[in-house]
Amino acid sequence: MVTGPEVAQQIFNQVESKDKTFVYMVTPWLGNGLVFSEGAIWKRNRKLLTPTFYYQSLINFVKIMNKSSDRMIEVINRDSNGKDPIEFVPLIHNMTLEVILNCICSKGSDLQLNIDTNSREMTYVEGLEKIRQGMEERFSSFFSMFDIIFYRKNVGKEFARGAKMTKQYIVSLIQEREENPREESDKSDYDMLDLLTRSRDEEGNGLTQKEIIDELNTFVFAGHDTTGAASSFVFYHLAKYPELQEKCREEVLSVMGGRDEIEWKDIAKFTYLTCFIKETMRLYPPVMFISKMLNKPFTIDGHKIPANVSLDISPSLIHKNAKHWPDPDKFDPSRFNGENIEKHHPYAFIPFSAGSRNCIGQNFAMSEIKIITAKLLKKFQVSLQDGYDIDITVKVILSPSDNLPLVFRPLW
Ligand code: HEM
Repeated sequence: MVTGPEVAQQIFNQVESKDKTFVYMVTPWLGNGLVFSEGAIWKRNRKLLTPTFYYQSLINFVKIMNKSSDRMIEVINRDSNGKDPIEFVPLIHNMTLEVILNCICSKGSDLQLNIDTNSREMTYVEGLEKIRQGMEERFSSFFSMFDIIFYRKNVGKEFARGAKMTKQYIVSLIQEREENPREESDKSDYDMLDLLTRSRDEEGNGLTQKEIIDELNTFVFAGHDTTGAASSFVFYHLAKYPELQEKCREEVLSVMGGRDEIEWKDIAKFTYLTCFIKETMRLYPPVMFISKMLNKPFTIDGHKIPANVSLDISPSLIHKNAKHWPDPDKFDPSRFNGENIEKHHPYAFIPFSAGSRNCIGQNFAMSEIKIITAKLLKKFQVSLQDGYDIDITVKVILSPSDNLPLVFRPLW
């Protein structure tokens, strides 16, 4: 287990391969998508997918994030009486899933307010739920780790059905787009499907249909629970520290004035909010371990480690390493302000990993967390129930285990 940024830096800079011991479990769903692919395929596809997260694309995604945040506000207004707590985790989970599905294919799907249970999107959501249950089973029962046992169980059969359902949904989107292609003039509104179907490598070759399916499913896998978990911990801290919540709100009001819509140019101006989110991710990084596989012998501090050994880099232990983070349990957003940020070791804060295999969606995720936080802070005072203390669980990612009950009191 790697707990120091100095060693993590050496590994990130020299080891590209991942530990693929458990990858067979997700292959029926994610195939050879970016998170698990290796070598030349990974290199080519990473290059082809990178423009999906350039700011020109994010400008369009920011509009989608605004709309989904508005819908979440409506849900809170509908379901909360302003005094009793409501569970935050299911709300943010639906919101982040809605965002990523609408970024994949901008159809304006509504998974929060007026849910159309017969829509194709709901089939995708149903498939995703089967996959989630299957994965939970595999990580909680030793025998279910073996394919031969897992796929005989009902939960295993449903997992396979879920993987098929998510694929069919994306195939139907691709076919629909082929029949009704978008004009070049619509470029500013391109969604992920447009960007992936149009991307070309140096030889002029694009992604195959299977690659597009795997990559879009990978974006859903990597992009919504992680962002939902990070946002949940942000709201927990806002509720726990009312004075800091007020400081965030003041900044939001001064950046946005009377406007409700957050624009791309606003996002960089939320400087205190950014420090607040980063400090939250220091204490609660959604991804607990980053596993690397040594494909050749490696020397760390004079110690030789043979090839084919798996090394786990732990963001949560690095983030609490007292040598780099004095008083590490204290919540203090000023650690990330302009003058302090320079003092940190560059690998002491790694919620999005680091090196060539860092998170391709980190700007997307940070924009989404800032938008939902800023929009909710404009509308509500957030607080905890008396005596509440957070309880956390680690499944695939770190998240609050009790659905995080929060009180949302309307401000105006
Ligand atoms: C707060 C939210 C997020 C966190 C904490 C996070 C964290 C991470 C981490 C730690 C890795 C490295 C994993 C490993 O090496 O095993 C990673 C990779 C990745 N993430 Fe994220 N992520 C977030 C949001 C997103 C979003 C929104 C997307 C896409 C829409 C995304 C797509 C990916 C992809 C495709 C990779 C694989 C990159 C590669 O190997 O080239 N992530 N993420």
